[in-house]
Amino acid sequence: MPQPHNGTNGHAARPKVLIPEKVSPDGLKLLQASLDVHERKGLSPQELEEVIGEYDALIVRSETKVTAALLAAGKRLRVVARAGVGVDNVDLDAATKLGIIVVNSPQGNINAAAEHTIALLMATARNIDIASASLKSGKWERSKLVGVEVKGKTLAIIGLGKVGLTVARAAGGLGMDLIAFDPYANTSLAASANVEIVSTMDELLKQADFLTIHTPLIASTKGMISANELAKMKKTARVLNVARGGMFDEAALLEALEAGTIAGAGIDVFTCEPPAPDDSASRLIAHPKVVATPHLGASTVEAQENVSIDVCTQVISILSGQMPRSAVNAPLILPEEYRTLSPFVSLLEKMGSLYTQHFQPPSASQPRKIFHLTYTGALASAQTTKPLFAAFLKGLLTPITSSESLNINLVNAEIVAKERGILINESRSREEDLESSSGFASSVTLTARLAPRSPSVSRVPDPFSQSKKIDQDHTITGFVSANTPYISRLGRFECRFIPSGTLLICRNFDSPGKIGVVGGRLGKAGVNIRFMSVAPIDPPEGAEGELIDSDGKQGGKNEALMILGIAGSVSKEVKESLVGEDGVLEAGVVVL
Ligand SMILES: NC(=O)c1ccc[n+]([C@@H]2O[C@H](COP(=O)([O-])OP(=O)(O)OC[C@H]3O[C@@H](n4cnc5c(N)ncnc54)[C@H](O)[C@@H]3O)[C@@H](O)[C@H]2O)c1
Ligand SMILES: O=C(O)[C@H](O)COP(=O)(O)O
Repeated sequence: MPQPHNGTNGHAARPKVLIPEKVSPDGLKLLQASLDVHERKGLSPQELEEVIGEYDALIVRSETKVTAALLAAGKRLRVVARAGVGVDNVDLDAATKLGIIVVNSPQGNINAAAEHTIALLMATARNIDIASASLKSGKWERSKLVGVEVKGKTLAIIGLGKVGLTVARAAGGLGMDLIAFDPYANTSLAASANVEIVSTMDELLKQADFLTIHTPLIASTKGMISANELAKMKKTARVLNVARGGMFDEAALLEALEAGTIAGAGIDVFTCEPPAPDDSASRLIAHPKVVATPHLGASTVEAQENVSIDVCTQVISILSGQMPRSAVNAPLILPEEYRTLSPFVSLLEKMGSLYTQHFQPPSASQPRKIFHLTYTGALASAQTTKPLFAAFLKGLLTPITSSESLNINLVNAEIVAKERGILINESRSREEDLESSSGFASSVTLTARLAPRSPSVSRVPDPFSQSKKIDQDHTITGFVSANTPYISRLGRFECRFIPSGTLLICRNFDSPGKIGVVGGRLGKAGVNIRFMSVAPIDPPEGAEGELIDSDGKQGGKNEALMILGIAGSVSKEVKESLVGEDGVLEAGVVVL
């Protein structure tokens, strides 16, 4: 169930979804159970930018241009769903940077697009379009409208992916010979569909009686068929485009049709949709050798039902904090894997936040920016640890960043870490019986290292740094038991507490009476204690004299950590009053 958030009147508001295009109601019904669904067709780009700030999710087809500016205006946006395959109308880089998940429906309309290609193939072969128009205008023109058969002809396919292969199988059924150019094609699937893969585009162009293109619109495919390529084809060849406008040079195709060097074209998609009245696309559409449709490849009842249900289900998953099935800009994580990882996601976020709040940087100019996460036990076999990486980074930055500017998730975690100069190394250890895991099947250990000083800051090695232990690593270990996260090591101290709520963490000499001192002062200040956990430490073997901890603070020979769960807050004065002659060396509050 999608998580409600607080509305302006303090009541929990249902997440809102904006749908500015026609999307089949089958999926929208699913949304309505838990979300506020707003279908608002006909908004101009500017109007869209004005309203997008209210929405948590946006569902589009190919008409809406999801630009960087629109995404930036969508302050609450968590997901953009494309009810179809092509995401060339979505600025994926901008969405990724902003941590907005983009999903699509990679399978839902494949058959529809392939059938439409076959429809245009037959229409161009048999002059269906012009014959129908002629007949409707009262004429009976038989000899002028003689077509060609497709049986025994060569269908040349550029892009043998999902649509390309489906077209190939159908065209094979019509008795066509099949060749394809696709450097990344699955050769065994091609062979099973009787498609011969040719190694150069030239070879393909020369042999084609019909040419059909089924690649995505990307830099390498834009303008891929221009005057040069058309000139290499047979005069009798016909070309088809049910993929994306912009892959054919429309002006060059128009010229070739007019010159009679290409016999016909079936076109469903255009560089600019709808085409401007006087551009090459409009003149192509008007040309008698062209059969054209207004981007109808996916427009079947069945395909629209499929894509709508597919993306709406994914929107619900994302707004409920789960993984989508087909994220375009996020790593694929199987639902069962995500379920296994999810208690650790919470643990890692708490560990990151605890780290930032509990450990002070040794100096403002040298914050710790190198972190090592070691996953042990069953967690070491996880397919992916990306959600853990993202959760840790989020926890690390949340206490020091305003909540509006912090949107870290699976999608943008690596980019954000890089932008902030934070290095998070991950490693896996399959040792089941680590002391720190407290006997639990999986644990995570965080070690924070100082970033190496730049040579310009200090070229002379500090002879005392080792003995003072100032550069000592900071360590936190956590584990999960019965879906609850626990911390089992904090710095030098073995402990066990649930990282949740407001915690007062005191470091003190391990001698009688300290609990009474702290409890008494909190009681006097009216602060309620919910729970308490004490973590003693023995001095490390061979240690002599006093210990100086990783923050450079002096301690006794035997110290302990006292962790108190607090109801409410602890004022600065109360906190300061705890530290002093009674053996409490340090007191800090963390909110987790
Ligand atoms: N008209 C419509 O309504 C409609 C409907 C569905 C899909 N589409 C479009 O159809 C196209 C194909 O969709 P799909 O789902 O089959 O995609 P896909 O990713 O499954 O397949 C694309 C294929 O193109 C190949 N390819 C990439 N670059 C290439 C290059 N430079 N040269 C040759 N091959 C190259 C890839 O290797 C891949 O096999 C997309 O552009 C999609 O947007 C249009
Ligand atoms: O990429 C796609 O899925 C098709 O081009 C369909 O686009 P449409 O949803 O706008 O019909």
